[in-house]
Amino acid sequence: MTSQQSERTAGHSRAAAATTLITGVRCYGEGEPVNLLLRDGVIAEIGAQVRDADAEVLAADGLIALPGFVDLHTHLREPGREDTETIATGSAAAALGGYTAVFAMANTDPVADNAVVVEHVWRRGREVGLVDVHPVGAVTVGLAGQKLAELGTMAASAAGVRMFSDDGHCVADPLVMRRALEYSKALDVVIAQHAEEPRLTVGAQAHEGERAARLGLAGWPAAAEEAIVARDCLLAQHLSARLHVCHVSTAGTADVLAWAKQRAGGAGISAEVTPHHLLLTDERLASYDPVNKVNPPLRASTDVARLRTALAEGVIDCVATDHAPHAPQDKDCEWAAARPGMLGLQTALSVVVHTMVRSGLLDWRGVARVMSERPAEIAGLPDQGRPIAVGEPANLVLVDPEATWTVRGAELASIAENTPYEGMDLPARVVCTVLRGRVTAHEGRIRP
Ligand SMILES: NC(=O)N[C@@H](CC(=O)O)C(=O)O
Ligand SMILES: [Zn+2]
Ligand SMILES: [Zn+2]
Repeated sequence: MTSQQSERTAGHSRAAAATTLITGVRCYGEGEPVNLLLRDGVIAEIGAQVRDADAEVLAADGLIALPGFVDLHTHLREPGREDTETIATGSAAAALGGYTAVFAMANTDPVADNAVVVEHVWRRGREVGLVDVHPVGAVTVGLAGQKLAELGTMAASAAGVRMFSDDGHCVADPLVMRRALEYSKALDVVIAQHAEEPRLTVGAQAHEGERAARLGLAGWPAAAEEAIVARDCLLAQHLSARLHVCHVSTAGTADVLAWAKQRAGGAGISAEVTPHHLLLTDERLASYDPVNKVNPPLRASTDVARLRTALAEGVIDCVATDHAPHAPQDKDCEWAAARPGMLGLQTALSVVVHTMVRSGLLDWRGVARVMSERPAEIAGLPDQGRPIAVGEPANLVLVDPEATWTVRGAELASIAENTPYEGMDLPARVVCTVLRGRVTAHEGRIRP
């Protein structure tokens, strides 16, 4: 680790709580309950008999301990749309959702396409101190897709940008994408692509299929995603560069990824799926409620089924929320005028449990893999997604696997309330989140 990296990862403005003793917890939902002693930001001792008279005790009987979640795809809206989310409110939502690190997308206003903006986001994240906020840098200036942004300057800045994306827009020009991949290789960073061939989605409003046709909504064909993913996999492999595919939404994309990964022996290519694409389908569109409008759009039930198995099999590496807060005036309007996107940070675990654990596709080890370990590896975070073991950083989430809760947008920490799960009963609840030994969220409340 370079000295700059260690300053970034360990030098947070808030000191870790002295000592915390978590009692009666089952790590990864396996084996007998144990106590975890957290001291100086690391896991100091693990065992059934571990005690410490001076420690703050967190009774965790019946709970499962997992490594803190890492979200590769979050929209925090600061700077520019602080009426919908700020770094402070988004960090609170992240901590309450079990996250210890989030990647904040670059489509802010101003765009995070330079060192000044990414350093602002990074500093503000540290000041808030609830979750590690890693700014994503834009690939192109102003997300316009024409001229490469100064990736090197952002990577070398205090923010130490590791991931670049024009998310919200596709880097559609193949030559611009090629150059970005070449630079990313030299800088050892990853390009995350929002795969959408813009010429195929002009005016698109919903998944192209029978339902959109019946509702009279212009279609967003699966091929618009799949064609870009195929192109970018070929480019990345040709250049031996790394590529991360954002919000995979179709069965065909899973097929392309399986092919590309098998071809490259698994190297270089990674992909994420959102909780909403694992659960919701375009049947939701019948209501014309724009809360269901998202990019890429909700797809068919056959896509949902394939995305679940692709995640279980590792064809899709991880879950990322694409948490996208929007103001009421941008959502409570006619479908065509509404902005795409939905909240995700505080519901992600429950949707993953509902779709993947309750269906038998993943066990709790698998949840740790897709929500913490793989995203940390993809982004190159040395201190996140680590095993729950002595000497490791105390970045943890404690989950109640038996709980059920009812989602209420107004009760979520985000300023915006655009959750598609309003009124739904979801399984499993985040009880406690720990960042470097310090409790950041407990029993649904933030611990500032
Ligand atoms: N997912 C969305 O529908 N919206 C995102 C942009 C994006 O992720 O493409 C947003 O910024 O609102
Ligand atoms: Zn996107
Ligand atoms: Zn996004």
